[in-house]
Amino acid sequence: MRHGAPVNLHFDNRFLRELPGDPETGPRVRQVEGALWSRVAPTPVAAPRLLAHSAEMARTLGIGEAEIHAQRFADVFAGNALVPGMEPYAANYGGHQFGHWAGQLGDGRAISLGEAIAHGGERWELQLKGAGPTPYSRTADGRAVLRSSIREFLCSEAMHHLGVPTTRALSLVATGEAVVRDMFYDGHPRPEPGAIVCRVAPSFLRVGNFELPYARNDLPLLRQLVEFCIRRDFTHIEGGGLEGAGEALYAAWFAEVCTRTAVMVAHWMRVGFVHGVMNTDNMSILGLTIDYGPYGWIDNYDPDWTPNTTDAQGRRYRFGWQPKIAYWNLTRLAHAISPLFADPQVLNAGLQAYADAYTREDRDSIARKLGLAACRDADVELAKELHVLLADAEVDMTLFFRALADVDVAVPTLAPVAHAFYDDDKREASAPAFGDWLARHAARVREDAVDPAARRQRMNAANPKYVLRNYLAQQAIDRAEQGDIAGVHELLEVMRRPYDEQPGREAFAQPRPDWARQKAGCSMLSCSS
Ligand SMILES: Nc1ncnc2c1ncn2[C@@H]1O[C@H](COP(=O)(O)OP(=O)(O)OP(=O)(O)O)[C@@H](O)[C@H]1O
Repeated sequence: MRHGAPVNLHFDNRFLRELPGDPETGPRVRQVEGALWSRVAPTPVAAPRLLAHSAEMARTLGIGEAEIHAQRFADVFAGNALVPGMEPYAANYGGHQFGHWAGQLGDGRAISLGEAIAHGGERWELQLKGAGPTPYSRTADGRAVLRSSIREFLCSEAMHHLGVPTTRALSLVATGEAVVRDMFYDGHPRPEPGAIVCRVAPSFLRVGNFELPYARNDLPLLRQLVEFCIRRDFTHIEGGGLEGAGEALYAAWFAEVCTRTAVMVAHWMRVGFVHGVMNTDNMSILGLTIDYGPYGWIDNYDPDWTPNTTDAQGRRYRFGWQPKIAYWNLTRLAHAISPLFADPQVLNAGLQAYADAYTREDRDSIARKLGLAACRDADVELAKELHVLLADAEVDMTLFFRALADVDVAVPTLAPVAHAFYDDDKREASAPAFGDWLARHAARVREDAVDPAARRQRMNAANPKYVLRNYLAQQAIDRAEQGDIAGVHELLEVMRRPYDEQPGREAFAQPRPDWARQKAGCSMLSCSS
């Protein structure tokens, strides 16, 4: 491994320094007891080439444009070289997958490079996804394909610009190597281009990190991890320090994890994002959206839709269930940390904080999306009625809400939202019901007597014009696989300002075309990783 200083970063690797790990472990070791991490070096790749980067994330980290375009940047963020201070490791965690305890999982293809300290003092962990095998890879290769990496890269940044709490993406680097996936859409393995995303977050701790020491009955380790997490990632609730604070502090921490999770999920519901694989190993302790695998965006409003083809039967991770699945995941966290409490019932307050925060955020969303000054109880019913109408008539969620701001509340008609219907017959059939709803909505808006321009601006700030529809990402992927990365750059550019009109870019704000209907979910074509 070559060392050098291509990028000006300063590291302070507290996770390694303050928590027990396995300094000697190499790749391909299955069970790692009593260790929360294992040192592992990224496996160098043949020909690293920078395909795309997030200018905002680079700026936040203090990395200059000239550094980004030097070959050393691609080398570092492909895992071929280290910056001084980087100490690569894979984290050990477990998780509940599809409702069942799956045992130890760990970072099978994610390798953390270290905790970078930005100029402002913020801590940003840098993590390569697809950088080769780790002790937690089991039989898999530790690699990622270009298409799944493009999806992760674009969606991380799109979500950030939509105002949804998320892990970020600094870079997308082609490896120059082929990766073979056996799950391909025609049933045959096929080599395809490999890539590595460098994702970034203040912490990559997940619910599953806490579940593993609990499952192994290692209570000292569990306590150590909780205290570490509070000390490093929740300094504002640490107050007078951990000394003697004990249970009250842990309970306050749990309640904040619950509240943050509620805020995250309420944003998902606001923008029509479906995570697709809300296993507890994919639930961030900071309430950040993490693991952009089989995610998807709602086109026609359908609360039962999931993009995850492997979840087609039970549809556990369907759009409309996300708030309750997040709650269930938090009950798993509560269960995992319960041995730290003399009376674990105190954790119910945290779960209640989830319910309260979700209700609060949801009501705020309703008010903003419908253009109301504040959400009254009757407005919640109005929103529910709209959701039923949208689902029954197969109406595009994003287009409808965006166009709702164009309805004249003095004389409401269906015309401004007509283009959001996928089916003409359904539009005709549901016109009276929509007419009735629009009339009641308009009457309610008039009660607020808010300046129309201000109302429109507020609605447009909650109802994005541009979201990363599955087919748009797929088109960019198809071009990239042919060697043309411009589609990724263009899509990233559009998604940087999702609430703006962006004249000339209307093509990115169209209903899903008919040809893309079959691929509206996460077909194996786009999502197997
Ligand atoms: N190609 C792979 N090689 C090694 N391990 C893998 C691979 N794909 C998935 N895994 C591991 O399988 C488990 C579940 O996978 P999942 O798809 O949820 O995660 P992921 O997308 O790889 O990573 P993350 O959750 O870090 O975003 C994790 O332990 C993950 O590291």
